[in-house]
Amino acid sequence: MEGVVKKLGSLAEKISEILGQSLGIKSNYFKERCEKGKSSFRMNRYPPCPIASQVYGLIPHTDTDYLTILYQPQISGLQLKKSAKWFPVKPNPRALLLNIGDLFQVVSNDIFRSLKHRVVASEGVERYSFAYFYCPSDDVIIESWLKPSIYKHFSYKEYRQQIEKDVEKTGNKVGLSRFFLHNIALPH
Ligand SMILES: O=C(O)CCC(=O)C(=O)O
Ligand SMILES: [Fe+2]
Repeated sequence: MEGVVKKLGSLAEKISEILGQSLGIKSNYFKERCEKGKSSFRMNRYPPCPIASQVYGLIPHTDTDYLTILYQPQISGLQLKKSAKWFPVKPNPRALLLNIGDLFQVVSNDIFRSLKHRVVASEGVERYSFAYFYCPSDDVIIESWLKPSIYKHFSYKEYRQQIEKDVEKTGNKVGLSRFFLHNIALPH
């Protein structure tokens, strides 16, 4: 397992570097920020649910990282939101899915977007998925590489603390719109 996690870390670093190159970001940008960072690997288990039509397996959210590598080999359930519609993402045992996270959205000044996604529950079958979240250290400043930036800068720790506060108060993550410089919320 340790080997797999290490490989996923290298893959996330490489992919970030390639995506970053397309924006003119220097090659070790992500490595410098994430090498001692808070990246994590999670196995998600969704047991069969008797009231599946009334609940989510996982509520709609964007990921709080640079990017996520997801493996969902067998059972459907994952959906992503595009132009206000939800689309199912077919499971595939031979594919890894790449999901842009909030932090990459800021670094790219919204060129790359963190899409909302969710998991619908199922009455009949158990579902597993595996996710690697590529994250910086707490004190890393998240800011746009491109200028003029549409976001204020903030540390990774600050961002997570704000999310925690918002979830506690409103039940909602709120997320990046908290950090818009001119309060212009772009459509997602
Ligand atoms: O189970 C899935 O397919 C998605 C999991 C996910 O979005 C997450 O863990 O953040
Ligand atoms: Fe997610």
